[in-house]
Amino acid sequence: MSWIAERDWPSLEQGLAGRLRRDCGTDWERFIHHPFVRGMADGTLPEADFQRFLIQDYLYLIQYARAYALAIYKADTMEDMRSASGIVSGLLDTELALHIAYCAGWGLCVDDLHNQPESLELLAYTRFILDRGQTGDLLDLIVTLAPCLIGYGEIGARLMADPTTRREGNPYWEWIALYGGEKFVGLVDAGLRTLEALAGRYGAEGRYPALLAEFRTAVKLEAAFWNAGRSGML
Ligand SMILES: Cc1ncc(CN)c(N)n1
Repeated sequence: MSWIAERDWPSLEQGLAGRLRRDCGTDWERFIHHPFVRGMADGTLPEADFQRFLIQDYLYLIQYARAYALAIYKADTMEDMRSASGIVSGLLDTELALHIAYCAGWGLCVDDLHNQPESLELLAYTRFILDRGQTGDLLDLIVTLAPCLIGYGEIGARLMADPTTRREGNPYWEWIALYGGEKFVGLVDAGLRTLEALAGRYGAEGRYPALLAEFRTAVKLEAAFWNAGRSGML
């Protein structure tokens, strides 16, 4: 039986997040079911592609953490501050630890990672998020940050549930286990609750087209980020 959000993770389908995800249609599908993801699931992704992706992703997450820190600054309730702060901690202590561990296996230390040039895809994506965060309000920022959080949560959940995902001897299993694991699912659920609360307080209904445009741009930039990791073999 294939994974469906409605049954397997209903909160992904509900509220503002569910509406944005649905309205993105094929853009969302292209992000979630990208060939890069399939290559990790069956372990056939060339290691050089994964390495290229993961180094850029380390640098991406540093900028992403800065953007979530901006959400703490912009928040007007303690609850919203705590929610954003929980995600910043998850990024710094859990997600980036995975990147550091993989890179250590390739003989790269943290300083080596910081000395890598940022790809154009990384620059476009992170500076877009930071721009929306600086020029928009908290809801604009959280909506623009959402595809990253929700999308990888959905990818992880799908891969964990898929019987064709290779577990034994798959070099990408640690990556899959992190994004499909309880801790990350908890972060996504917390992010969804915050998004829903902000949607009410910041009047999402009356400004939905602009929010969808922000969300869709971030979703397209996610797919571009996968593309940048590929060597053309997939
Ligand atoms: C590009 C990207 N998007 C999302 C995630 C999941 N935080 C990530 N690590 N990298």
